[in-house]
Amino acid sequence: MCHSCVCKIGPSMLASDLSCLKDEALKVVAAGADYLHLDVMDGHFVPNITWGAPVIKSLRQHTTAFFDCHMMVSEPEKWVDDIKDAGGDQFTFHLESTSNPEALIAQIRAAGMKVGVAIKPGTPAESVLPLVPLVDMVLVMTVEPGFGGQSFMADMMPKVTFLREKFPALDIEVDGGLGPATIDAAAKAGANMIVAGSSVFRAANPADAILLMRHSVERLGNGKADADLTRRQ
Ligand SMILES: O=C(CO)[C@H](O)[C@H](O)COP(=O)(O)O
Repeated sequence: MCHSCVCKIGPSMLASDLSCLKDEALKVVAAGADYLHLDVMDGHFVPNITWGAPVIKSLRQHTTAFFDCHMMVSEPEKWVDDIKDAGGDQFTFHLESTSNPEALIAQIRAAGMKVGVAIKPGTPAESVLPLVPLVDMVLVMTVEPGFGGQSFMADMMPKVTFLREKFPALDIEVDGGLGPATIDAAAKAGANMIVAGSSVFRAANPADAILLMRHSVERLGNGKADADLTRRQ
């Protein structure tokens, strides 16, 4: 983890060898990851199923890394307490998954977690504007949520630029298809939290992959955001 870096890199555990999740997590933490991105999928909100609170709780026994829980689920309010109890640090829900985001944000805050709001590729950036003052982070998806290993959607970058221009200190995360070939576009647009799955776990040297992305954001980034990923529990 880099304490002096504005840019934060969060490997997506979805791309790891899930038969040894603990070892994979420890590997990327040792390689310089700032946090771990945990994709919770329910087979309903997205057409894939991964894991839920029990797996997160098991992983929590082995690391103090910040857990950024990306909740690709319908009815996210059902899982707030379980994710908190499992050791989640941030609960990122999809704007498309709830009719009452303000109530959900209050529930996540009451549970003691940081709050992220995610938008799918088809959702305009304008739709999160009323929520920005209430959340810690906006996640702009750069693939359709559901699967790792997809191609980066460069046409999502205007959303990041739009949010960065309006909110210089907002934590803006991008997720999907990020790696050496795409990081500069995300950095220039203003993303400061980078989720990277395949490009980290399939790299010959994960530490090099993380460093390359970090340098890109530090060099080209244009915001003042500096995500506080200190664990509060
Ligand atoms: O949320 C996700 C998919 O819904 C994943 O986090 C994302 O796809 C990262 O994987 P990769 O870097 O391999 O594209």
